[in-house]
Amino acid sequence: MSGSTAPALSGKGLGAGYGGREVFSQFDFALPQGEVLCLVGHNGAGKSTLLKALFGLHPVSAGEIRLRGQLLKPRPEAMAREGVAYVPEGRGVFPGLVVREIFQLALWSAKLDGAEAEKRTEEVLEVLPRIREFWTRRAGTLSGGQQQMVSVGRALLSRPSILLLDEPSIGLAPKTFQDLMAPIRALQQRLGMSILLVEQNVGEAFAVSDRVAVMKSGRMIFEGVPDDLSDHAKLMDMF
Ligand SMILES: Nc1ncnc2c1ncn2[C@@H]1O[C@H](COP(=O)(O)OP(=O)(O)OP(=O)(O)O)[C@@H](O)[C@H]1O
Repeated sequence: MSGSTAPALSGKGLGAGYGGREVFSQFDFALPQGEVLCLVGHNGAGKSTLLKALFGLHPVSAGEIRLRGQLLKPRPEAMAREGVAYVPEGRGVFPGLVVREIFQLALWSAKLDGAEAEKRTEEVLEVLPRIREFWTRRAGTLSGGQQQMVSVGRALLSRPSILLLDEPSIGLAPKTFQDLMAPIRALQQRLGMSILLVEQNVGEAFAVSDRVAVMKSGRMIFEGVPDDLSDHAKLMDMF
Protein backbone atom coordinates (compact mmCIF):
# COMPACT_ATOMS: atom_id res chain seq x y z
CA MET A 1 0.00 0.00 0.00
CA SER A 2 1.34 3.50 -0.72
CA GLY A 3 0.33 7.10 -1.43
CA SER A 4 -2.20 9.27 0.36
CA THR A 5 -4.63 6.44 1.07
CA ALA A 6 -2.11 4.55 3.20
CA PRO A 7 -2.67 4.68 6.95
CA ALA A 8 -0.25 6.87 8.89
CA LEU A 9 0.91 3.80 10.77
CA SER A 10 -0.23 0.21 10.48
CA GLY A 11 0.60 -3.30 11.52
CA LYS A 12 -0.36 -6.65 10.05
CA GLY A 13 -0.08 -10.05 11.67
CA LEU A 14 1.83 -8.56 14.59
CA GLY A 15 3.02 -10.66 17.47
CA ALA A 16 4.72 -9.51 20.68
CA GLY A 17 5.16 -10.69 24.23
CA TYR A 18 7.46 -11.02 27.20
CA GLY A 19 9.72 -13.96 27.97
CA GLY A 20 7.95 -16.37 25.65
CA ARG A 21 4.45 -15.33 26.77
CA GLU A 22 2.51 -13.75 23.92
CA VAL A 23 0.55 -10.58 24.61
CA PHE A 24 -0.86 -10.49 21.08
CA SER A 25 -0.44 -12.48 17.89
CA GLN A 26 -1.79 -12.14 14.35
CA PHE A 27 -2.76 -8.62 15.33
CA ASP A 28 -3.84 -6.14 12.66
CA PHE A 29 -4.01 -2.45 13.30
CA ALA A 30 -4.24 0.83 11.36
CA LEU A 31 -4.04 4.46 12.40
CA PRO A 32 -5.79 6.42 9.62
CA GLN A 33 -4.00 9.45 8.24
CA GLY A 34 -5.07 12.73 9.89
CA GLU A 35 -7.32 11.18 12.53
CA VAL A 36 -7.37 10.56 16.26
CA LEU A 37 -7.84 6.88 17.01
CA CYS A 38 -8.65 6.08 20.62
CA LEU A 39 -7.58 2.60 21.66
CA VAL A 40 -9.29 1.35 24.80
CA GLY A 41 -9.23 -1.95 26.64
CA HIS A 42 -8.94 -3.51 30.06
CA ASN A 43 -5.72 -3.49 32.10
CA GLY A 44 -3.19 -5.81 30.55
CA ALA A 45 -4.98 -6.02 27.17
CA GLY A 46 -1.72 -5.16 25.42
CA LYS A 47 -2.25 -1.49 24.51
CA SER A 48 1.08 -0.18 25.86
CA THR A 49 2.94 -3.13 24.36
CA LEU A 50 1.42 -2.30 20.98
CA LEU A 51 2.47 1.36 21.25
CA LYS A 52 6.00 0.38 22.25
CA ALA A 53 6.21 -2.13 19.40
CA LEU A 54 5.04 0.48 16.89
CA PHE A 55 7.71 2.91 18.08
CA GLY A 56 10.43 0.25 18.19
CA LEU A 57 10.79 0.13 21.96
CA HIS A 58 9.60 -3.47 22.16
CA PRO A 59 10.43 -6.15 19.58
CA VAL A 60 7.77 -7.82 17.49
CA SER A 61 8.06 -11.57 17.07
CA ALA A 62 5.99 -11.60 13.87
CA GLY A 63 4.25 -9.41 11.33
CA GLU A 64 5.01 -6.22 9.53
CA ILE A 65 4.78 -2.53 10.40
CA ARG A 66 4.27 0.19 7.83
CA LEU A 67 4.77 3.92 8.17
CA ARG A 68 2.75 5.82 5.55
CA GLY A 69 2.62 2.60 3.56
CA GLN A 70 6.36 1.95 3.71
CA LEU A 71 7.51 -1.26 5.31
CA LEU A 72 10.02 -0.69 8.10
CA LYS A 73 11.57 -2.14 11.21
CA PRO A 74 10.80 0.53 13.81
CA ARG A 75 13.61 1.97 15.89
CA PRO A 76 12.97 4.93 18.19
CA GLU A 77 15.57 7.29 16.68
CA ALA A 78 14.48 6.47 13.13
CA MET A 79 10.80 6.85 14.02
CA ALA A 80 11.51 10.23 15.61
CA ARG A 81 13.32 11.32 12.44
CA GLU A 82 10.28 10.22 10.45
CA GLY A 83 8.02 12.51 12.46
CA VAL A 84 6.67 10.05 15.03
CA ALA A 85 6.60 11.08 18.69
CA TYR A 86 5.83 8.79 21.61
CA VAL A 87 4.65 9.97 25.02
CA PRO A 88 4.95 7.06 27.47
CA GLU A 89 2.57 6.27 30.28
CA GLY A 90 3.43 8.20 33.43
CA ARG A 91 4.94 11.61 33.53
CA GLY A 92 8.38 10.70 32.27
CA VAL A 93 9.94 14.09 32.91
CA PHE A 94 13.25 14.49 34.73
CA PRO A 95 12.15 15.65 38.21
CA GLY A 96 15.40 17.51 38.95
CA LEU A 97 15.34 19.67 35.83
CA VAL A 98 13.41 22.87 35.39
CA VAL A 99 10.87 22.84 32.56
CA ARG A 100 12.99 25.14 30.40
CA GLU A 101 15.89 22.67 30.67
CA ILE A 102 13.64 19.75 29.74
CA PHE A 103 12.68 21.57 26.56
CA GLN A 104 16.32 22.52 25.87
CA LEU A 105 17.41 18.92 26.27
CA ALA A 106 14.72 17.70 23.84
CA LEU A 107 15.71 20.39 21.31
CA TRP A 108 19.37 19.49 21.71
CA SER A 109 18.72 15.78 21.11
CA ALA A 110 16.65 16.69 18.03
CA LYS A 111 19.68 18.74 16.88
CA LEU A 112 17.66 21.95 16.88
CA ASP A 113 19.32 25.12 18.09
CA GLY A 114 19.40 28.91 17.72
CA ALA A 115 16.45 30.64 16.10
CA GLU A 116 14.82 27.35 15.08
CA ALA A 117 14.87 26.10 18.67
CA GLU A 118 13.27 29.35 19.83
CA LYS A 119 10.63 29.14 17.14
CA ARG A 120 9.73 25.56 18.07
CA THR A 121 9.53 26.48 21.75
CA GLU A 122 7.23 29.43 21.00
CA GLU A 123 5.02 27.22 18.83
CA VAL A 124 4.55 24.73 21.65
CA LEU A 125 3.96 27.45 24.22
CA GLU A 126 1.24 28.87 21.98
CA VAL A 127 -0.49 25.48 21.94
CA LEU A 128 -0.01 24.83 25.66
CA PRO A 129 0.33 28.37 27.09
CA ARG A 130 -0.07 27.20 30.68
CA ILE A 131 3.46 25.77 30.52
CA ARG A 132 4.69 29.39 30.75
CA GLU A 133 3.28 29.54 34.29
CA PHE A 134 5.77 26.89 35.47
CA TRP A 135 8.54 27.42 32.93
CA THR A 136 11.24 27.94 35.59
CA ARG A 137 10.00 25.34 38.11
CA ARG A 138 11.60 21.95 38.71
CA ALA A 139 9.45 19.27 37.06
CA GLY A 140 9.43 17.20 40.25
CA THR A 141 7.59 19.99 42.07
CA LEU A 142 4.77 20.19 39.50
CA SER A 143 1.34 18.59 39.76
CA GLY A 144 0.57 15.47 37.74
CA GLY A 145 -1.38 17.46 35.17
CA GLN A 146 1.39 20.02 34.82
CA GLN A 147 4.00 17.28 34.34
CA GLN A 148 1.80 15.60 31.75
CA MET A 149 1.51 18.90 29.91
CA VAL A 150 5.32 19.24 29.90
CA SER A 151 5.67 15.68 28.66
CA VAL A 152 3.27 16.26 25.76
CA GLY A 153 4.75 19.72 25.05
CA ARG A 154 8.22 18.21 24.82
CA ALA A 155 6.93 15.68 22.26
CA LEU A 156 5.39 18.48 20.17
CA LEU A 157 8.75 20.28 19.85
CA SER A 158 9.67 17.94 17.01
CA ARG A 159 6.48 18.90 15.10
CA PRO A 160 5.43 15.27 14.84
CA SER A 161 3.02 14.19 12.14
CA ILE A 162 2.16 11.10 14.18
CA LEU A 163 1.71 11.19 17.94
CA LEU A 164 1.49 8.08 20.12
CA LEU A 165 -0.01 8.96 23.51
CA ASP A 166 -0.10 6.33 26.24
CA GLU A 167 -2.78 7.13 28.81
CA PRO A 168 -2.17 10.85 29.22
CA SER A 169 -5.17 11.02 31.59
CA ILE A 170 -3.51 8.94 34.31
CA GLY A 171 -3.77 10.76 37.62
CA LEU A 172 -5.63 13.71 36.06
CA ALA A 173 -9.05 15.07 36.93
CA PRO A 174 -11.41 14.96 33.90
CA LYS A 175 -11.26 18.76 33.58
CA THR A 176 -7.43 18.76 33.62
CA PHE A 177 -7.42 16.05 30.96
CA GLN A 178 -9.80 18.12 28.82
CA ASP A 179 -7.54 21.17 29.27
CA LEU A 180 -4.62 19.10 28.03
CA MET A 181 -6.38 17.43 25.11
CA ALA A 182 -8.46 20.32 23.72
CA PRO A 183 -5.45 22.27 22.37
CA ILE A 184 -3.87 19.04 21.10
CA ARG A 185 -7.08 18.23 19.24
CA ALA A 186 -7.16 21.76 17.77
CA LEU A 187 -3.53 21.43 16.64
CA GLN A 188 -4.20 17.96 15.22
CA GLN A 189 -7.11 19.28 13.18
CA ARG A 190 -5.12 22.30 11.99
CA LEU A 191 -2.07 20.30 10.91
CA GLY A 192 -3.73 17.00 9.97
CA MET A 193 -1.70 15.12 12.58
CA SER A 194 -2.48 11.46 13.20
CA ILE A 195 -2.84 10.50 16.86
CA LEU A 196 -3.06 7.12 18.53
CA LEU A 197 -4.50 7.76 21.96
CA VAL A 198 -4.47 4.88 24.42
CA GLU A 199 -6.98 5.61 27.16
CA GLN A 200 -9.11 4.10 29.92
CA ASN A 201 -10.89 7.36 30.51
CA VAL A 202 -13.35 6.77 27.68
CA GLY A 203 -15.76 9.68 28.20
CA GLU A 204 -13.25 12.48 27.77
CA ALA A 205 -11.10 10.55 25.29
CA PHE A 206 -13.97 9.77 22.92
CA ALA A 207 -14.86 13.48 22.83
CA VAL A 208 -11.54 14.23 21.09
CA SER A 209 -11.40 11.11 18.89
CA ASP A 210 -12.52 10.36 15.34
CA ARG A 211 -12.38 6.60 15.75
CA VAL A 212 -12.40 4.06 18.51
CA ALA A 213 -10.89 0.60 18.75
CA VAL A 214 -11.39 -1.82 21.61
CA MET A 215 -8.64 -4.30 22.46
CA LYS A 216 -9.30 -7.34 24.61
CA SER A 217 -6.70 -9.95 25.59
CA GLY A 218 -4.49 -9.12 22.63
CA ARG A 219 -7.31 -8.99 20.07
CA MET A 220 -9.13 -6.08 18.46
CA ILE A 221 -12.77 -6.78 19.23
CA PHE A 222 -14.32 -3.58 17.92
CA GLU A 223 -13.51 -0.74 15.54
CA GLY A 224 -15.84 2.15 14.81
CA VAL A 225 -16.70 5.73 15.67
CA PRO A 226 -17.26 7.05 19.22
CA ASP A 227 -21.04 7.28 18.68
CA ASP A 228 -21.19 3.51 18.13
CA LEU A 229 -20.14 3.12 21.74
CA SER A 230 -22.21 5.92 23.25
CA ASP A 231 -24.12 3.21 25.03
CA HIS A 232 -21.84 2.77 28.01
CA ALA A 233 -23.25 -0.67 28.86
CA LYS A 234 -22.28 -1.94 25.43
CA LEU A 235 -18.71 -0.83 26.01
CA MET A 236 -18.58 -2.40 29.44
CA ASP A 237 -19.79 -5.69 27.95
CA MET A 238 -16.90 -5.57 25.51
CA PHE A 239 -14.36 -4.96 28.23
N1 LIG B 1 8.01 -5.52 31.13
C1 LIG B 1 7.14 -6.53 31.18
N2 LIG B 1 7.53 -7.77 31.53
C2 LIG B 1 6.65 -8.81 31.57
N3 LIG B 1 5.34 -8.69 31.31
C3 LIG B 1 4.89 -7.47 30.95
C4 LIG B 1 5.76 -6.33 30.88
N4 LIG B 1 5.02 -5.25 30.50
C5 LIG B 1 3.77 -5.70 30.35
N5 LIG B 1 3.67 -7.02 30.63
C6 LIG B 1 2.47 -7.86 30.56
O1 LIG B 1 1.97 -7.81 29.24
C7 LIG B 1 0.55 -7.74 29.24
C8 LIG B 1 0.12 -6.50 28.46
O2 LIG B 1 0.56 -5.34 29.15
P1 LIG B 1 0.34 -3.87 28.58
O3 LIG B 1 1.04 -2.94 29.49
O4 LIG B 1 0.66 -3.85 27.15
O5 LIG B 1 -1.24 -3.74 28.73
P2 LIG B 1 -2.15 -2.43 28.72
O6 LIG B 1 -3.35 -2.78 27.91
O7 LIG B 1 -1.37 -1.26 28.30
O8 LIG B 1 -2.54 -2.31 30.25
P3 LIG B 1 -2.81 -1.01 31.16
O9 LIG B 1 -4.09 -0.41 30.67
O10 LIG B 1 -2.92 -1.59 32.52
O11 LIG B 1 -1.63 -0.08 30.99
C9 LIG B 1 0.12 -7.74 30.69
O12 LIG B 1 -0.25 -9.06 31.04
C10 LIG B 1 1.36 -7.31 31.43
O13 LIG B 1 1.39 -7.87 32.71
